[in-house]
Amino acid sequence: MAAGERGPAVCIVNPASGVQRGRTIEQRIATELPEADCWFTRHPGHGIALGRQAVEDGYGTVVAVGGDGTLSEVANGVLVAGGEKVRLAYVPAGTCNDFARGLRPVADLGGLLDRARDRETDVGEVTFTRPDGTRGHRYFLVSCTVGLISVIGQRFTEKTPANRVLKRLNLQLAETASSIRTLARWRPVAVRLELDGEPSHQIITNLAVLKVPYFAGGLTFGRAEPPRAGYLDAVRVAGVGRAGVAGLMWRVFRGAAAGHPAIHRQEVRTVRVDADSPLPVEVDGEIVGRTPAEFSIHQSRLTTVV
Ligand SMILES: Nc1ncnc2c1ncn2[C@@H]1O[C@H](COP(=O)(O)OP(=O)(O)OP(=O)(O)O)[C@@H](O)[C@H]1O
Repeated sequence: MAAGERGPAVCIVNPASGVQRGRTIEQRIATELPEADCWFTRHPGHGIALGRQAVEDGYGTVVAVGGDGTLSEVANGVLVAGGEKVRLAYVPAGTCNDFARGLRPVADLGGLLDRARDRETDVGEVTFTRPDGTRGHRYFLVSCTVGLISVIGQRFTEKTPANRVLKRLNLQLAETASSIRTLARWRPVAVRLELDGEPSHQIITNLAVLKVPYFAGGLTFGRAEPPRAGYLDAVRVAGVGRAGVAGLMWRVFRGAAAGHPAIHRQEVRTVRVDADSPLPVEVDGEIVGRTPAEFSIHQSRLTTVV
């Protein structure tokens, strides 16, 4: 079936995204975008399968409804199915929604079908080692991290009894507990880093590879501009001990990280990182595997609308 033959759009809704979201978005879709079909994700990773299905079924516009993780999954499904010509729309309904930050989302969801709102968006690509030892590949639209932040993320996702109890009590409390426990034992790590093919040995606290300047719900490393088209922002945090990291985190939370001497930023086309003790790799909020990892920009851009 050719693109567009199945009606104008399909919404792929993650009912588990966001905090106590209720049914507001589903109701808005029904009233503001009644011509769209509506599919719901049933488990983590399902957004990838549904994104692929939407392309195969010939939808011209695929609307991801959820947080950055849902958008990322749907984008991966669309791209794996060769759907570069499909419009990828996004309704921010998650916790962080960093992809949409700084943009002005449509007031009425019907506006997502307005082609005047389309914009061309770079897509990041990352390869990494999966838990089973094979090499994995993902596209990303927001950011990736390797180091302190990805270790905190891994700890947060561990299915330990303590984590289960804390998450049931309060999600933010569970996140803070993971951060404190990780930071209490944290030592900077030795990595082999290649920026645009230039190799170096470095001791770092964290490496972030950014497509958008925001992470964790609007935090920045001191700069609110995205990298230029065709580039990624490689942001290293290095040269600080445990106390210094805690101080830097405080400044990041206050939005006052600009100019901090531990933050080193470079616009690059490729990044490669490897460590003697493999580090977790976080892609658009999900721990997908571990180092070695390579990051670059995908050859085709996506048409996105928010
Ligand atoms: N039906 C479901 N039940 C449980 N988890 C799901 C379901 N569908 C998708 N997921 C998973 O939910 C996770 C979180 O989704 P998402 O990232 O969109 O929301 P969020 O974390 O609230 O927002 P953000 O990423 O902006 O902080 C994703 O990793 C996704 O795989």
